[in-house]
Amino acid sequence: MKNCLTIAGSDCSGGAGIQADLKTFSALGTFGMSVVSAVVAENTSRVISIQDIDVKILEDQIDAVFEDIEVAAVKVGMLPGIESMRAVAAKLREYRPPVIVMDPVMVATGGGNLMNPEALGTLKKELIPVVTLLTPNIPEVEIIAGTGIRTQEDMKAAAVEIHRMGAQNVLIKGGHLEGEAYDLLYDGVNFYSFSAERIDTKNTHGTGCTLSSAITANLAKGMDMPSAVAEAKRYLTEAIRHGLAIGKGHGPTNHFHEFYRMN
Ligand SMILES: Nc1ncnc2c1ncn2[C@@H]1O[C@H](COP(=O)(O)OP(=O)(O)OP(=O)(O)O)[C@@H](O)[C@H]1O
Ligand SMILES: Cc1ncc(COP(=O)(O)O)c(N)n1
Repeated sequence: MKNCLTIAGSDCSGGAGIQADLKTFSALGTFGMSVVSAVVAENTSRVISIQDIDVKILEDQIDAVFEDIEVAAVKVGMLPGIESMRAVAAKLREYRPPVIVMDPVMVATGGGNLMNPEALGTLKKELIPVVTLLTPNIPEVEIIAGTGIRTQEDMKAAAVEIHRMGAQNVLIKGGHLEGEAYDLLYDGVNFYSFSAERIDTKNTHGTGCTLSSAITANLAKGMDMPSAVAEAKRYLTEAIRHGLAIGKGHGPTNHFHEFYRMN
């Protein structure tokens, strides 16, 4: 079995963050480990408060995993600010895991800032150059690339721009656009399109986390990038289709239903 590590925030309501990542890692047959970057008091409707994890224990958690266990792939999710970004970037440069997938989490589905906007420069300078794959949504692309995104052509131009910043691969998620759920992958040479039907639901809490951790697990298992993304999107679409109407706001994706037991 391959070992996957998530470095991300804790969502006590279980739909996003490390909780979504660990459920996805397990459902896809990998061994999941988690380094907590922040504790978020949140639910399907709102973010109440955030406590950043002290940098020393953030670094110690990463050391504890890497000094003992072989890590096939790392997923990086919420990093709340400059200090945590610098620490994680330095540890990733030190341990050089074979795969690093980063979801540059900025705002929760239910609203609420999860990243200090002042950390944008650090994200661009220290983290984007070390990642195997960056998976921004449309608002995140607009902030990182500094351009408005309305069309698939805009997505292409922004993907090229983010690749230039140092990400080996870029997957722009089109969930925030209208029409079918269209995502675009750029590997520096080719563009790959991934389309799925848009499911009419408000239960989309954790979709970005689920997709990026599914890609991480698939890469850990040895798939090439386009296959890892295609399979992860299949997984995610079913997890949204069977999403759980839990809570008063955006319910979570569902990792355990008949589809997975049969696949
Ligand atoms: N209603 C939907 N039906 C099917 N797929 C969807 C739907 N909404 C989003 N997706 C897909 O889910 C993935 C995440 O997309 P999105 O652009 O919403 O990212 P995100 O904003 O990071 O997610 P999150 O909702 O977790 O913040 C993409 O593959 C997107 O195409
Ligand atoms: C700890 C944590 N990490 C990430 C997200 C983003 O997920 P979503 O945008 O689906 O709410 C979240 N809400 N909480």
